Amino acid sequence: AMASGGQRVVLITGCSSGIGLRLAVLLAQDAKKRYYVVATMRDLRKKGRLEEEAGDTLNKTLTIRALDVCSDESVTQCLDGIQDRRVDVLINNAGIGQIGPIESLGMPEMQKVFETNFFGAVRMIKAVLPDMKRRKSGHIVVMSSVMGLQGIVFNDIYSASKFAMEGFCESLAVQLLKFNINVSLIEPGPVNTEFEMKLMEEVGKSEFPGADADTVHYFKNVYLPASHEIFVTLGQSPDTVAKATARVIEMSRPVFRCQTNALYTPLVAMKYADESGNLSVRTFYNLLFNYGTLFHLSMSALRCLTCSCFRRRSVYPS
Ligand SMILES: NC(=O)C1=CN([C@@H]2O[C@H](COP(=O)(O)OP(=O)(O)OC[C@H]3O[C@@H](n4cnc5c(N)ncnc54)[C@H](OP(=O)(O)O)[C@@H]3O)[C@@H](O)[C@H]2O)C=CC1
Ligand SMILES: CC1=C(/C=C/C(C)=C/C=C/C(C)=C/C=O)C(C)(C)CCC1
Repeated sequence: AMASGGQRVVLITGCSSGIGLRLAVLLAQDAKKRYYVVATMRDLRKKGRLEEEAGDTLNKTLTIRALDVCSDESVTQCLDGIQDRRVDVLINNAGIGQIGPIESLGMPEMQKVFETNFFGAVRMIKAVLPDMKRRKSGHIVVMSSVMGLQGIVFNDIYSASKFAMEGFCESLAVQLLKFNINVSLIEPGPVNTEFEMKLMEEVGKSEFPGADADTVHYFKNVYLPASHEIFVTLGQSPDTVAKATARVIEMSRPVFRCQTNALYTPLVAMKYADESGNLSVRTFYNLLFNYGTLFHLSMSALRCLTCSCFRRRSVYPS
């Protein structure tokens, strides 16, 4: 199978589960067959779920290939296997999370987060750029996060890796516009994928060496329950994020940024509302440490501020 005339070749990283898998299937099932999806994953032994969900699009509008974003050889091999090495839309989705007190995290584990989330995407972009520039067309999409705009407690390294991606893309987007290449950052809040489970598995294994008892207490008994509640109450489905991403790919003039969860917009906006930064730091402090009544009240106030009925009323008065 290969792309037919007029089809856009979309390469997605990290398609073994979660957002990448949903997006690959969604684009492959496009009613107008506008996309030829190269759905990649680092370990092909995990391709079963994607094959199943792809159904009859498999080997028609979707092909599964091996790609580890941390390996030069793997990236080269994958691109060499694509007709004319042509990628019209690159979706950098592969990523890993990391939570916990930094005192108990090793430097190699922290570097692994940057190697995957930041340098992995940089490696991919470097690899497709010469061809996109020659053809004067292309779209580079990055699965960032609201944590690329606003740090969240105990997510220090993960958040930094997404901030790094945001800074990188802001810089690159200006140059690339000269070549008619668009860059877009997708910024979801929590999404119900394997992501949270993988984090909890890591946390379960750790004895938090090097971290003091108070910090471990705040992490385990304050942060973890609050974070879990946020995933349960405000978490989006990978399908919602996939659909938002598909809309961005379809745009004739793609947006540079797309927050998928309106509930986070006011949280992120705080830093621009008070340039001293104290509003952000103190609000997050109160939300976390006055968890309980205040936490629940604040979260429902936020929900009320941003819920769609309110916006419908204010934007389209009846
Ligand atoms: N879930 C969430 O709450 C949010 C997630 N995001 C971002 O969305 C993206 C997708 O995450 P999500 O779907 O939620 O999580 P999942 O854990 O379900 O999926 C992550 C995918 O990335 C892959 N991956 C990890 N390392 C590599 C690598 N070196 N090379 C290739 N693939 C790799 C995983 O493959 P494998 O199975 O082999 O490990 C898996 O396919 C990430 O960038 C994440 O940071 C953003 C906001 C919120
Ligand atoms: C909003 C908020 C919290 C947690 C937010 C979380 C857990 C967000 C997760 C986002 C993810 C997983 C993004 C992935 O890229 C706290 C600190 C519990 C309390 C204060 C308010």
